Amino acid sequence: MEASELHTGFRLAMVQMAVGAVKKANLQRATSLVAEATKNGAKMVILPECCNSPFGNEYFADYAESIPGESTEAYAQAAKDNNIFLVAGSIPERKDGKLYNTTTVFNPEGSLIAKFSKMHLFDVDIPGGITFQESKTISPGDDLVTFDTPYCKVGLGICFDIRFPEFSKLLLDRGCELLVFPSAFNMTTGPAHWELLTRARAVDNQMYVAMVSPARDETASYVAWGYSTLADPWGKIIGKAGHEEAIVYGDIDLDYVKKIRSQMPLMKQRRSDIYKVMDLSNN
Ligand SMILES: O=C(O)CCC(=O)C(=O)O
Repeated sequence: MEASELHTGFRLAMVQMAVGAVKKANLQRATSLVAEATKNGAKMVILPECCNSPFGNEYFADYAESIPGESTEAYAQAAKDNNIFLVAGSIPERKDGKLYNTTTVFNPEGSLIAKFSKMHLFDVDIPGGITFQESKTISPGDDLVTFDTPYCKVGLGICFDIRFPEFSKLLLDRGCELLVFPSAFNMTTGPAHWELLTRARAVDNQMYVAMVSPARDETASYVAWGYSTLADPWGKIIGKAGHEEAIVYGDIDLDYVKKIRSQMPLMKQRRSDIYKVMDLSNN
């Protein structure tokens, strides 16, 4: 990228959309909220985890698609029509006889520029809280994925991936200044950890971190927490939704990332003679 093409900031929009049981209606809703976000100046728009389908093992196979497919074609068109980068939440992806929880990214021309499948699956058993075993139906992805924009390099994760500090650290080491997590925490782990994890990953990697949830639907079998949140490299929350459908905006300032990293040069102060986070992946 030429230096003249680089920008030092841009407006990001987190679309906390209400997701229902009708795929076509979900796609239409996503498309119209992306258009609204763009009208308000967003250059990058992020949708939540599993936004073409309800969240649950009982739904994934029925709503699954290959890529390209109905959902990703709608997302590509929305990116192109609005001339924005679109991080298109996630969909259950069918590939080689397996299902993956996959996010796709489209550039302003509508081309698919990145695809990431959730690497850490949400398998938990919290008595009196939540029991979920995503690995019953979904297979984990194995690839770390980043994408380039005229603003900065962006790293992708999905929901539970945020709980693994090494994962985000590897994305930092690949040059990211913003991490984006289409997500869907729940009524047990949301109040306990959602904001804490968003701020923690922002502070320990000195970067912007966006966690984007569906709106809460008390009638759903999986009740999402909501509260889509954007934290800055100092760990301050600069955008936050409630639990209803909303679009939250945040201004990303890449000079601020540089400032924080130079005032407190954590990357240089690591004791790599004592410990290391090693990237063993092949990409
Ligand atoms: O980490 C959590 O508490 C929730 C994770 C989750 O819901 C998911 O990965 O889909």
